[in-house]
This record gives sequence, structure tokens and C-alpha cells, in this order.
Amino acid sequence: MTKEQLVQQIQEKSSFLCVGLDPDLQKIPAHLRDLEDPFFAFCKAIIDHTKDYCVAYKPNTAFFEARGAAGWQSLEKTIAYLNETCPNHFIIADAKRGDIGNTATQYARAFFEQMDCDAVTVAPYMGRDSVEPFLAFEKRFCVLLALTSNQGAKDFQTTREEAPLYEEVLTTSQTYAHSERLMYVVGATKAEYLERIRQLVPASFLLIPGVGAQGGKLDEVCAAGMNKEVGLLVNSSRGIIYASSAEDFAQVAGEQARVLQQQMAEELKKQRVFS
Ligand SMILES: O=c1ccn([C@@H]2O[C@H](COP(=O)(O)O)[C@@H](O)[C@H]2O)c(=O)[nH]1
Repeated sequence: MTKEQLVQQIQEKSSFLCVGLDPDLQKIPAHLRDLEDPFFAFCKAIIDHTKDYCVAYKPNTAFFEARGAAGWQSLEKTIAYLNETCPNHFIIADAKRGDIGNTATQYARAFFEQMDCDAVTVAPYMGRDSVEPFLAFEKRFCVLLALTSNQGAKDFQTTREEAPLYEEVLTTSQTYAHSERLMYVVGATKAEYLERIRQLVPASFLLIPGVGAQGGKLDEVCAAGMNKEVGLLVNSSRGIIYASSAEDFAQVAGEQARVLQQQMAEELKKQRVFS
């Protein structure tokens, strides 16, 4: 998918919601646990009930990998189902990869060729040659961790007063080949940094996790982070997918996604993005 196509989807749906798919055997409804592929059954039901309200899905590979080969199969099936039933949704493999160039190429092939994802999250610590292999794939995006939502972000990302590490990630990565296909992870819990981030990367899309369960606020993110093409994909995982653990979990997830979509539609009006 291109950036223009993503913006068009956002405009058509008045939504920049990304639904996070983080299936956890302890948390999924009890009636699914004994099925042959409980993770796929869970994700499929969530997708069926939320797809009208979101423009993106973000399966976090850790939750699938934790179940070994069976989990990886569930991940492949989930992404194949997304490509089949939601061809206009943006699919982000949240895998947080990062390695030397020839290894990075294999990661990129896994997520772009084998699984046909639109984007993969990458830790930028190893620098240019660890990121460029992801950018070599046409119409695919690399989402670099810039300023993460967790407490520990302060240990490295914001320690230096002058040119903190997250700023260096933003500015240096703009010199990488095909940098227009870079997006950045910025936690919703770090909304106070968004004004500065927009000065450094005015046109880039930001993937914003941390609303809902982690306490980030949608209105604060929108006020400081939106650009004229929206430029935001706001993720919610637990707040949507575990809103109910009863048999109606998927309907309740759909309702939560609808509530967020409506708040997003209001924000788009408030910020006069498409008017
Ligand atoms: O800085 C980051 C980077 C990634 N994540 C991931 O996003 C979701 C958030 O889940 P919630 O349940 O909505 O809190 C999850 O997959 C994280 O691993 C993040 O939270 N912060």
C-alpha cells in the first residue's frame, strides 16, 4: 500500500485506528481455548467485528511466537485472512527486528514476501545498514522505534538534553534511502514530545501505541501530532480485544472500535484535516 492509499482510507472511514492483535491464551475467552487454533479463531472474530472502524491492524508477533510453531502458523493464517478479507487495511507486523544488513534482508523477506505485510517495526539501534534492507521493498514501510511508550524509554531515548537519542533517530533516518517509506513509533504516553517531533518529521506517519490500557489520551495526541494528511495511526490492543472475555467478546470489541472511530472522526473535524 502507498502512503496516498492509506490517507485515502483514513479519509473514507474518518478513522486512523489501528487495532492491535495481541492474543494471549490466559486472556482470550474460555470457550475458544480448546479449539484447534484458538489464536486464529480469536483474531478472525476480532477482525470481522472491527474492520469497518479501523484502517490498520498490528499483530504483535511476540504473542504468536510465544506458542512456538503453532503460534507462528496462527500468525501466518491471521495475516493471510487479513489480506484476503481486508485488502485495503494496512498490516503492520509488530516484530521490532534489527540486525546487520544481510540478516535484516531475511527479516524483510519473512514479513514482506512470505506474509505480505505492509510494514514491520524495526529497532534502529544498529543504524543505516540494518534499516535500508526493509526500505528496498516497493510500497512497504519500515516503522522505526523513536520514542516508545514505556517507562524505560527515559533510560536512553530522552536522557541527553541536547539532541536526545529519539531526535537523532528521527533526523538521521531521514537521510536513509527511500526515507519517505519510514514511519515512527511514538508512544501516546509521550504526547508532550509530539510538537518537537512534528518539527523534525513534519510529513511522516507516526504509529502511536499507548491509548487505553497505558493511559495515553487521544485528544492530546491529535492536538500535537496531526499533520495535513493526518499522519497518525493510533493503536489500541487490550482496550479493544479484551473489552469482554465472554461469548460476546467480538461484538464488544467492535463496539469499542466504533467508539474510538467516532472520537477520531470528531478530532478530524476539530483539526479541519480534510475540510
Ligand atoms: O512503544 C511501544 C511500542 C510498541 N507497543 C506495542 O503496542 C501494543 C500496545 O498495546 P495496548 O494493549 O494497547 O497497551 C502492544 O503490542 C505493545 O507491544 C507499545 O505499547 N509501545
